[in-house]
Amino acid sequence: MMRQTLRLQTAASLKTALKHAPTKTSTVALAAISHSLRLQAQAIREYSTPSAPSASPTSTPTGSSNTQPKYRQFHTSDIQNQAREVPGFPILDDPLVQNHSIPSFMVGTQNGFLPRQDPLDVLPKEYEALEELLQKMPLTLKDGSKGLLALGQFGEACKSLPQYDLSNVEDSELLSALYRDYTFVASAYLLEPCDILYRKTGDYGLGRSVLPKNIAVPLVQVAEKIGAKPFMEYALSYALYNYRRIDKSKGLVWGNLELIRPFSGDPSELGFIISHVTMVSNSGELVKNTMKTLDAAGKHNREAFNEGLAKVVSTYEKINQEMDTMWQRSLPADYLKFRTFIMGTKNQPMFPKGVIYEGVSEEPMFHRGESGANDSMVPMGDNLLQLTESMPSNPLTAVLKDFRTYRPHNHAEFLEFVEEKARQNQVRNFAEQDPNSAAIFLAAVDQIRNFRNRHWSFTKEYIIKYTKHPVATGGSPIVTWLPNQLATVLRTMQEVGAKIDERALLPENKALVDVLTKRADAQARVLDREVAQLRTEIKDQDKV
Ligand code: HEM
Repeated sequence: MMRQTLRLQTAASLKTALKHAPTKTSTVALAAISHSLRLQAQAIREYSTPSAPSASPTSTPTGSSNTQPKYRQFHTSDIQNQAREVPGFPILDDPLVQNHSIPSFMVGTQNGFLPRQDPLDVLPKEYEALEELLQKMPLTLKDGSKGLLALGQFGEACKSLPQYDLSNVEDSELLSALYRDYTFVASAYLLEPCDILYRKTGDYGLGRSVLPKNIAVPLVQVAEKIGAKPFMEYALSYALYNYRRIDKSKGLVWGNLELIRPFSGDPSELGFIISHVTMVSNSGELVKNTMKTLDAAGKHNREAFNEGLAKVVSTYEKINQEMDTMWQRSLPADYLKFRTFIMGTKNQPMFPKGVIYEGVSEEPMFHRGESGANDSMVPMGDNLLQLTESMPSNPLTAVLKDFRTYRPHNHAEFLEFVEEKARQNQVRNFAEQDPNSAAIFLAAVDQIRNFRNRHWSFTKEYIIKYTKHPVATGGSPIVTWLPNQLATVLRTMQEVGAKIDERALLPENKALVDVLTKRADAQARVLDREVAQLRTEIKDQDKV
């Protein structure tokens, strides 16, 4: 047997470490019916059913968005022809950039969780009034002058926006751009008074509680067409559909990307959003290796499993390194200057009665705000490593599950697929049957820890240091929610580490396991203390 070596946090050594581990017969019983095949069939059915006629903005009200609107039925045979049989879920190897009939967001091995095409950055002439309003909207405009939000004139300016009828728009790229743009207008409109008050007093006060029909009706129309909630989302609007390449021939890298729609125009807002994009630009690799790992676990192929999982580790390592650049690209002291506009209307004191969408429904709507919690990279890791099912059964975990409904339809389906497949193929159990696989599994969970731990630091340094506001933009309690997940990750590391038979590990691997489990122990203790202290300083932390 070849020697196996695992070095702490070193992708290259992880890669070499995985070769030729002895294959053990797994006790895993494969489920007779493949849920994944059912999912695939369902996905293909959905994408190929002819579309239902959409409501005209002036006709019947669309109803409360508390029920997820029906996904727009795209006509396509492309999915069947071009998606790779993984097997189980149609994943695009080719992002099909010329295709304007399938959704902009489809999981792919190249584009990962980013849109298939770069976002449409300027609206067609037909929507000139909307484009102009958005150009004039930010606090600081490109030329340095004050925009409508800084002057407190945005709400008034919205009155002259015509009520566009979007019922005939079918092009998926245009629909995505219109959705992004209407969600920007809606959030700026609803939160403008909060921003004005916050800049004066440090309090948010109340937001506007009625969204006028010239914004509400087209927003709901476009949201229904793309299967989203009629409110600003992370992937579909603020973060992943909001970048423009400066040099089209160059990559999705820092320095080559600018924003399409800022709220503040502050360089730190650019840094905040673009850091998400550059991280997610690695997600195609993550998808590919997640699928390999799942497949290998199903086939009890130890070598392929170790290889796939090691690549998952090295890809998360890259993503985490990219995340670390946030400290320089977006300054902690600037975050609250643009954060107001990405707040939600659910579980937010500024919207105690939600928001009425005029011309749509008499019932108020409540939506979580934009949040990285709606990114799919960490949920994919949670599902692959079966961390989701280890989360405690409590209201905080219910929030985590609710967040998973705030994302492109195809991402949500994919996450569900990964969760189910990992359970079926018993990924954790398969890893734990071999000490060296278990060490790689531990390293993978450690990457999720690395992400969540840095993220907890961001939250303390960018938010809690500057405000006692009890809830985050997504409506989760600021002190208790993130630690709910981080603590689960730390506990899992302690459990996995404790089960590893160290005698079967090479000295280097033993050192790795020792370091990772000891660090998890120490961090768990520190986290408990921090949360206990912060709960005394910030109110309402049990309210979800
Ligand atoms: C200055 C930087 C950041 C701050 C202050 C911050 C803040 C937060 C907060 C407060 C939450 C709680 C959920 C809520 O909004 O209600 C959250 C969740 C989350 N954010 Fe961020 N975030 C930052 C950057 C990022 C980046 C770059 C990513 C990368 C994709 C990201 C991904 C996530 C994820 C995955 C969650 C859910 C965490 C979990 O499942 O435990 N965040 N963020």
